[in-house]
Amino acid sequence: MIEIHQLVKRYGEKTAVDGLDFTVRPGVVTGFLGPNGAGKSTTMRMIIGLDAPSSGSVQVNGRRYDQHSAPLQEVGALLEAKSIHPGRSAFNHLNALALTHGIPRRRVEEVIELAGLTGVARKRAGAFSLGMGQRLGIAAALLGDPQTVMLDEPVNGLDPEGVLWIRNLLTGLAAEGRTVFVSSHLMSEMAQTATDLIVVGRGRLLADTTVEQFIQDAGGHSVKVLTSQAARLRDLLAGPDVEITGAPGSEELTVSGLTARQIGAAAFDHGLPVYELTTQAVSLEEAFMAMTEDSVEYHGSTAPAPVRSVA
Ligand SMILES: Nc1ncnc2c1ncn2[C@@H]1O[C@H](COP(=O)(O)OP(=O)(O)OP(=O)(O)O)[C@@H](O)[C@H]1O
Repeated sequence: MIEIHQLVKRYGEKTAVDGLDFTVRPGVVTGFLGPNGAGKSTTMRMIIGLDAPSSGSVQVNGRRYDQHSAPLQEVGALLEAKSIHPGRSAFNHLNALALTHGIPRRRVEEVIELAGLTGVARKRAGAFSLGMGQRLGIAAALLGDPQTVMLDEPVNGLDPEGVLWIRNLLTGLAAEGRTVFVSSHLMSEMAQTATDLIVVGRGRLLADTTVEQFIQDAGGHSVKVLTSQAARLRDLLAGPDVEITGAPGSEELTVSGLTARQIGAAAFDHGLPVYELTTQAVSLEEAFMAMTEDSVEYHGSTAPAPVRSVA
């Protein structure tokens, strides 16, 4: 559990974190989202005592980080790429950390395997790719078997297999009852991994919500349906909370208020052919951008994100 109360961090004139108040609960993955410069890394640094708050408080598992007698066993963190001695192997790096924190060597072997580093554990970390370095950082974060895991942009530099690995790792850690707090710029990535969301902009809390609620607030899911019997299907699906759009004579309908499964079952029951059923998350990325629009420090020219299909 991470508890943040009225947290403020000022660097001279700059207020990087401006009165944040939120709790990260155990048992689920919580995404920490916000545009560049929103204050995510600063908040994470304060959680593990790398930066002192100007005011307010941060507690991890009921205490300030520096009040824990074995902090590595309480919270494991991956902040920006760790400085690792380039000549040292992954094994030696982790083993040195373990030795200084009273962690058994057996656990070093375990995290090496968990992070998929077995084949390269004796190689120089200096020769690691960005993705391998990320895996090593995550192995180090998990070394103390911590109750709380906090990762800053963990998918940076990972290939699709690595991204999937992170997703499964995080949801697995949460399923074990741990607190999992993960920052990202990417709403679409978080939507697939996180249950809860904390959204910040210019150091302020913009939303403390669930992914599901965020999707609902953005207009909910809709389902694209292709059928040669569009008029009949439209009549069949009509209901008080159901909205159906589609050009007259077109085979394509967009349905909100029903799931793809409900639509497929209704069509099947009445013998109507369906050639496509695709659930569409309503511009999650756009909803996120709209919410954080006034909070973006560094604007570029951007085209709107396309509607994303979800399985
Ligand atoms: N040591 C520092 N000295 C001065 N300003 C800082 C310092 N660290 C962060 N800042 C400023 O505080 C603000 C928040 O930065 P922070 O790195 O926490 O944001 P972020 O949300 O993690 O951004 P990103 O997604 O780009 O990593 C930024 O405007 C940044 O320039």
